[in-house]
Amino acid sequence: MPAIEASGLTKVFGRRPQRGVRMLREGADREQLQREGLTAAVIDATFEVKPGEIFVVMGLSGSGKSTLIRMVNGLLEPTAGSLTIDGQEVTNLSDAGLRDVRRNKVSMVFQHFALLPHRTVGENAAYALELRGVSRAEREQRAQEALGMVGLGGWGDSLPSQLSGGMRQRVGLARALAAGTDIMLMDEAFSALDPLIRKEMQDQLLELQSELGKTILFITHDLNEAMRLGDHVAMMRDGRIVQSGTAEQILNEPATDYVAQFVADVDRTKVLTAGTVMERPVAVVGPDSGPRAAHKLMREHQVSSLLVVSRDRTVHGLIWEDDVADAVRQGSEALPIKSDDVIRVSPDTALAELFHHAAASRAPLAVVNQAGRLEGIIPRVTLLSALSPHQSNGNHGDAGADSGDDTRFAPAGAL
Ligand SMILES: Nc1ncnc2c1ncn2[C@@H]1O[C@H](COP(=O)(O)OP(=O)(O)OP(=O)(O)O)[C@@H](O)[C@H]1O
Repeated sequence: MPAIEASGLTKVFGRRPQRGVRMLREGADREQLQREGLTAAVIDATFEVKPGEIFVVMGLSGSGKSTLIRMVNGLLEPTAGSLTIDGQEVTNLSDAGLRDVRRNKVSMVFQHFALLPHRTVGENAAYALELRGVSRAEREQRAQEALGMVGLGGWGDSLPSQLSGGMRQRVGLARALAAGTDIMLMDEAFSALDPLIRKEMQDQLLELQSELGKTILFITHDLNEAMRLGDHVAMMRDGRIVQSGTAEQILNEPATDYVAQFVADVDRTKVLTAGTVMERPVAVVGPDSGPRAAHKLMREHQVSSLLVVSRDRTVHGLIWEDDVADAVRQGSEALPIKSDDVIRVSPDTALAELFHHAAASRAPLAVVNQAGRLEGIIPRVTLLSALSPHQSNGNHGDAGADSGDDTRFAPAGAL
C-alpha cells in the first residue's frame, strides 16, 4: 500500500472553484481560468509515494508545489481528486479527522524553521508531542533522542537565537523526528541555507532516511537537490506534473522539451551514482575454483582480470590473468587472489568519484553494499556513456552480456 497516493488531485483558487474544475475537464487551459478570476494551482496530480522512499516534487516558483504539499498535510482542501494517506481517504475528512492525520501520520519541516523563539531547543523539538498531549517526561526523552540523531545532543537548553541557520533547521528536523510519524513533509526545507550547510543537511537526511526508513515528500525548486535526494522525482510546471520517474530516467529520457532544457545543466557526475549505473557482472569466479578453471574462463571471455565472489556474493578479491597462468604452470591448487586490488565502492558513490577511481587504476569497480556483498560492477564503457543523455545502457540489473566491448575491465560470466 502506498504511503501517499494522489489521483487527479486538483486545487483551484477563486470564487466557485468547481466551475474551474469543469472548465479544465472541458479542455480549458490555465490562462482561460485566470481570465475568469480562477487560479488552477494544481491540476490533475496523480502520483504514488511508496513507504520508505524520498519522493521529491520539483518545480519553479508558482508551479504548484506548495499547494500540493499543503493538500497532503491537510492545510488545504482539494477542489477535486482523491488523496489517501496510509490507505485512508483524507479528502472528505471532518476537521477532527484531519487534525488526527496531521498529528499522527505526517509531520512537516518548513523552510523558515518555524521555531518558537522563547522556547528552548529541547522544547521546540518536543513541540509536536506537546500538542498531542504527550507527558512531559516522555516528550523530553523523545526530543532529546531526536536532537541526538541530528547532531544537536548538547543543545537542548539553548534558545534558537543562539544557533546558526543550519542548526536551527536541524531543530526543525528533530521536531519532525520526535513526532515519530512515518511520513515527513519537507517544504523547501534546505532552501534558506548556505550551499555547504545545505549539502551537509542533504547528507544527513539521506543518512537518517537509510537508518529510519521514513517516507519523505520533499519539495524543492533546486534540480540538483531533487536529483540528489529523490528516489523518485516529479517535475511540475504550471500546476501539472510533467514527468515523474527516477533521477536517472528524468536525466536520460526527458519527457518534454521543458524537462530536457531543465536538466541540460545538471552536473551528471554529481547526480548519478554507482547504484544507478552499475551492471551485473557477466562472469565471476568462486573462491574454491582451481586456477585451471579460472584461467579457462578468463580466456573464454578474453578478460585479464576476474572478480572472486562466493555464492553469498561476498567479494574476496581479484585474480589477474598473468598470476593465474603462473599458478597453472606451477600446478598450484589455490587461486592467486589479490584482495586489495578490487576497487570497492558503495551504491551511492557519485559518478565523479568513480571517474577518479577509474583513472587511478585498471582494477574493476565493484559496487559493494554495507554488508560487503556484491551489488554490481561498473565497466568503463558504462561510466562514459552515463555522462551523456539518451544513452542509457539499458542494461541495469540484467545479465549484461553486451558490456563485453570492454572486456578488459568487466569481469566476465554470470553471477
Ligand atoms: N491562497 C491562494 N489564493 C490564490 N492563489 C494562490 C493561493 N496560493 C497559491 N496560489 C497560486 O497558485 C499558484 C501555485 O502556487 P504555489 O505557491 O503552490 O507554487 P510553488 O511552486 O510552491 O511556488 P513557490 O516556490 O513560489 O512557493 C500560483 O500561481 C499562486 O499564485
